[in-house]
Amino acid sequence: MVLREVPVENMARPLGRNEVIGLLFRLTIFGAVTYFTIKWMVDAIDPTRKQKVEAQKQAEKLMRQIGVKNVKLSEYEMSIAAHLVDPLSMQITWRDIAGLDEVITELKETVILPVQKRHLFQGSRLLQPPKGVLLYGPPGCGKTLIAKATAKEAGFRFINLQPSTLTDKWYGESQKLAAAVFSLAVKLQPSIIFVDEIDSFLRSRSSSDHEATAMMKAQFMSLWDGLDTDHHCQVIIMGATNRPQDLDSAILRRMPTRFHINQPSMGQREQILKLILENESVDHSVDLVDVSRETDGFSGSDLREMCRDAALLCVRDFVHFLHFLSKEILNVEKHEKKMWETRRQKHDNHWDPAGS
Ligand SMILES: Nc1ncnc2c1ncn2[C@@H]1O[C@H](COP(=O)(O)OP(=O)(O)OP(=O)(O)O)[C@@H](O)[C@H]1O
Repeated sequence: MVLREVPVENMARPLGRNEVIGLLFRLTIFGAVTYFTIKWMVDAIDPTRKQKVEAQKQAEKLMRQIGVKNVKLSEYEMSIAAHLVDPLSMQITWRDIAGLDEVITELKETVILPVQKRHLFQGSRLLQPPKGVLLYGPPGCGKTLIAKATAKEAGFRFINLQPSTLTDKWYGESQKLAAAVFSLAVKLQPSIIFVDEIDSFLRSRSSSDHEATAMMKAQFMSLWDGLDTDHHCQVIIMGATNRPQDLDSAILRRMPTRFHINQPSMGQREQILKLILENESVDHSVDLVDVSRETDGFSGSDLREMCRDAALLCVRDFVHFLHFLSKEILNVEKHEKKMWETRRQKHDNHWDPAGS
C-alpha cells in the first residue's frame, strides 16, 4: 500500500494500549536476540575461550579442594584461581629442604611468626609481616621449595603466578588479570602470591616498554601498595629471581625482606645428598663427604639429577647383567646339547645290534 492511500486520520491517530504493548514486546525480543547473537559471535571469535572454560573448571575443582565455599569470583579471578596449588599435592615441608637452616629460621621469625601469633603483633604497624619477600640466587638451589614450604608451614594458600598469565594477553586483559590476582588473594587470605622469575615482567622500566606493559607494571605496584594500607590483610608476594639486578628499583623497595639462596657449599651439598639418598639403598663404600667435595659448583637440582643418574645406572647395569646371564645360560645349554649329540652319535656308531 502506498503512503498516499493511508487515510490521514489513521496516521495522526495515537497508538492504542495493545499496540504499544505489542511494540514494546517486539522491541524487547529484537533487543534480546541481537544481544545474544553478538555475544555468541564475540565468544566464537575469542581465541582464548576454550582456555577460559578449562581454567574455570580447574578453578572450581581447586576451590572445592581447599574448602572455599560461598566466595563469588569474577571471570578474571576464576582464571587466576586455576593457578592455585592443590594443597593435597603440596607436600613440601621444611624437612624436604637441606642445608638452608639459616634461611628457614629467618623466614619463620619474620614471615610466619607474625601470622601465627597475630595477637602479639597486632598493636604495632611496624611488626606486621612483610608484604613482599624476595628469594634470589642461581637456578636449582631451592627458591621454589622455600616458597612452597613457607605456604605449607604457615597454612597459607599458594597462588603460583606465571608471568606469562599476565603478559600474553590482549590489550586491557593484563590489567584486569593483575587486579584479579590481588582481589583473589585477598578473598582467599591468608595467601602467598608466588611469582617465579619475577624479573621477567617487573624488570627495570624503560622508554622502550610497550604502553600496555608499562601500565600493567604501574598497576601491579599500586595494587601492591593497597595491601599495605590494610594492615589486617594477610597477603604476601613472594618473588624468585636469578637476576635481582634486573629488577625495577621500585619493586625492590616493595620487597624489603630478601634471602640469598646461594650455590650450596660443601657442607650443604653433603646435607642435600643425605636427604636425597635418605630412603635409598646405598653401598656402604659410598662416602658422601667425598662426593660433596667432588661436586663443587653443583646446585641442589644438579645433585638430585646426579643421584637419579646413578640409580638409573645401577638398574641399567643390572638389566645388562641379566641379559648377559641369560645369554651365557643359553650358550651353556647349547654346549650341553651339542655334547649330548656327540655322545649319542659316538654311542650310535659303536653300537652293534647284531653283536658282531
Ligand atoms: N636445598 C635443597 N634441599 C633439597 N633439595 C633441593 C635443594 N635445592 C634444590 N633441591 C632440589 O632441586 C629441585 C629444584 O629446586 P627449586 O625448584 O626450588 O629451584 P629454584 O631455585 O626455584 O630454581 P629456578 O630458579 O630454576 O626456578 C628441587 O625440586 C629439589 O629436588
